[in-house]
Amino acid sequence: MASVNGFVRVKGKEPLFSFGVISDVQYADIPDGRSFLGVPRYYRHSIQVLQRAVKIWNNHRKLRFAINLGDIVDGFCPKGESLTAVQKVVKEFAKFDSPTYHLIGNHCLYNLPRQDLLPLLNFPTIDGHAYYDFSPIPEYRFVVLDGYDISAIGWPRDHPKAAQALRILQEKNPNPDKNSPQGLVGIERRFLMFNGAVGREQLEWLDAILIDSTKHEQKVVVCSHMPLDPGAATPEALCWNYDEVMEVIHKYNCVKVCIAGHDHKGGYSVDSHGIHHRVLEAALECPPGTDAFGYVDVYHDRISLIGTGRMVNTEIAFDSR
Ligand SMILES: Nc1ccn([C@@H]2O[C@H](COP(=O)(O)O)[C@@H](O)[C@H]2O)c(=O)n1
Ligand SMILES: O=P(O)(O)OC[C@H](O)CO
Repeated sequence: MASVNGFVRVKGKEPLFSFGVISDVQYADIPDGRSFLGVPRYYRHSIQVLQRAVKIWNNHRKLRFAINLGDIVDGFCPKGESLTAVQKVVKEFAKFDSPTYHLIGNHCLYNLPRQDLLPLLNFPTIDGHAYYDFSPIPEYRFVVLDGYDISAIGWPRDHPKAAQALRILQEKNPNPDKNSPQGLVGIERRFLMFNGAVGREQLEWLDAILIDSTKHEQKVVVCSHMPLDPGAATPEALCWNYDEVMEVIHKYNCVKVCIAGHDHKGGYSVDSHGIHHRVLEAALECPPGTDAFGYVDVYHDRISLIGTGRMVNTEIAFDSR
């Protein structure tokens, strides 16, 4: 038996592959601050968390890739410094010996428009789409969703998707400040400007990917900046149409785990269809000297998140069919 961070790895049961995870770095060269709810945020320290993550990922030697769940720079980054800040964080990811798959978050889009951001993060997409899939081994497929597909941020003001997002906010949130959930009840509190939705075309793409994954008997891990299950996150952090996304996912048996960021405290749930939802703890909210990142060991019938610092270890077992 070998023990890693208190987890016991049965001898001879090597993972099929492993990958690194980090979320919500939200770096900015500005003094420490707080979230709207008063939670401390360490904007300069967060890049040090990323640096330590990359060092540990490289020392591990067997990580095939890393996934960044979004929000690499913070919206408070001074105007005019956004590009430099994004480049600085990208440079740290580039020190990782394997590729990083990125997701975009609301804070990325406060800083740069999509057309500038996506090439900097090497998105394998065209036409401003930030959703894609990849398959590190035939048995597994990763689906990266773009929850800011329908969003009031990131698209040019006159873009039809921005207009659609504003119509949704107008209908669902009566507050003059569309980032305020005041008066909204329960999961309706998700209709905030800092969230967004997965568009119709992307839902159809997801459906097609899951049909293909089912045909090829692949297990699927879905990655999304915004959480997709109310059991794993605060209502204010949920994707506007998480229910429509889950309706597609629940049609099939292939999705085993959904991983997200955005809700900085982290979370975990198993939904009504047995799908596991793990929301990752944010790098931004680590007091100096502390960390929040990890790596995931993937097996035929489970995945094991081994966290460093505030990122909680999570053992996720599922039906391997
Ligand atoms: N419960 C909340 C949370 C947020 N807001 C508004 O959103 C803005 C961003 O929130 P952060 O937590 O990232 O600071 C914040 O400035 C508020 O305008 C809110 O109204 N109620
Ligand atoms: O990442 P932020 O600053 O937009 O915060 C999002 C909230 O944590 C969602 O509840």
